[in-house]
Amino acid sequence: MHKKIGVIWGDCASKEIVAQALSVLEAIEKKYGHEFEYTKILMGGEAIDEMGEPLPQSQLNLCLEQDSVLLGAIGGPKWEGLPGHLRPEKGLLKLREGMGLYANNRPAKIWPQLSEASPLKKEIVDQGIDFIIVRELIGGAYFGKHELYEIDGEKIAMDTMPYSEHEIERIGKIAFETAQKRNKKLCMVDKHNVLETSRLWASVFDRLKEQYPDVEYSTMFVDNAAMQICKNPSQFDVIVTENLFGDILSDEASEITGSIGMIPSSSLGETSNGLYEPIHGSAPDIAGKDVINPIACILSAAMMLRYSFDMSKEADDIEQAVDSVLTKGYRTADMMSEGMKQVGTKEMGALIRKEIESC
Ligand SMILES: NC(=O)C1=CN([C@@H]2O[C@H](COP(=O)(O)OP(=O)(O)OC[C@H]3O[C@@H](n4cnc5c(N)ncnc54)[C@H](O)[C@@H]3O)[C@@H](O)[C@H]2O)C=CC1
Ligand SMILES: CC(C)CC(=O)C(=O)O
Ligand SMILES: [Mg+2]
Repeated sequence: MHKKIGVIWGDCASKEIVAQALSVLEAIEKKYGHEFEYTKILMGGEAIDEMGEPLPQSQLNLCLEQDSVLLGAIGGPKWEGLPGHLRPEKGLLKLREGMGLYANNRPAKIWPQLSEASPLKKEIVDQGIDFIIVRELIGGAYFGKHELYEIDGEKIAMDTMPYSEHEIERIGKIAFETAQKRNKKLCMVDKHNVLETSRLWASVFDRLKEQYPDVEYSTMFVDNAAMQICKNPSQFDVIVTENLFGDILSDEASEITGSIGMIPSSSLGETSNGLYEPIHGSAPDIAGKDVINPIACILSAAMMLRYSFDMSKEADDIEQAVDSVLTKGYRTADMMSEGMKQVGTKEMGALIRKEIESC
């Protein structure tokens, strides 16, 4: 099969993980006789440096022409201090919006081999951690108005958090359908005791739930959810929430599975052209040291094969290769525990590739 893949190499430590994901995809290409055609796309700090803005229209157009897009992560200290509309992160937001990617799927699943790396107590981990955060991705505070003004010599900042009924309904449908394919439990996380947007979310979900009687539906306040994810993560199957809450809760959920460096994500809209990226950022503190964990990026590539290209056997191969490498005791520094063998980014990528080639 021939597929066009846009590749955003990203900033800081990102290039190190994208290189490993592409190496793994190359092994899949060879094994199955596929042809992946790669197009380099500039976004984030790299685009600011080379083209003067975080996502030039030409680069967004290139993304729209692909069958899917693979991203590492963008941003870093070099671009701190730029005005909001010129920051690297603005490029990512523009990309998600421009591709219409409203549904971000962030799995929080612990690999049994990594139970020692979780910061949670063994008895909590042993109850199981396997849930998905369905995060609304192109609405809310990240897409509201951002203003800084002065009154009587004092600076005042304001960010608005708009949501319309149709934006809530479309992500709600995805969440209920995701729950139907899993253990049929959906928890909508909001702050409806305070926020008007949350009250709208709650009323739309109250209507929607009637269409999904087979799904056990509940709601939870976001502050409680943050606590419950640490205290009793096994209670969750699917969590659905708005953009900002989902961003925060998914970092928390990733860490209890052993490392943020293990969690991939898919972002989809109405077409099969999606964006696949690890949930973490560009890890500037460890850039250039060959220590960043490439697995979240490699597993994001696997999600791309599964969800955008319908290549489930190929995706299974990658996930099984990761499983074997973890079972053999190899760990990057972020998920090290006693008795395991520490390897760098390149070696981890090479080990996963070798497993694919040999199975
Ligand atoms: N999707 C994206 O492109 C995202 C970009 N960012 C940007 O990334 C930059 C850095 O942000 P931070 O808040 O430091 O978040 P971060 O996720 O880059 O790093 C947080 C901590 O986790 C560690 N870490 C992250 N991924 C890792 C991996 N794969 N292996 C091992 N350790 C890993 C880092 O070394 C750091 O100590 C900022 O400019 C931020 O805006 C942040 C989140 C998402
Ligand atoms: C960098 C932000 C735009 C988003 C973010 O932190 C995320 O999507 O995880
Ligand atoms: Mg984030």
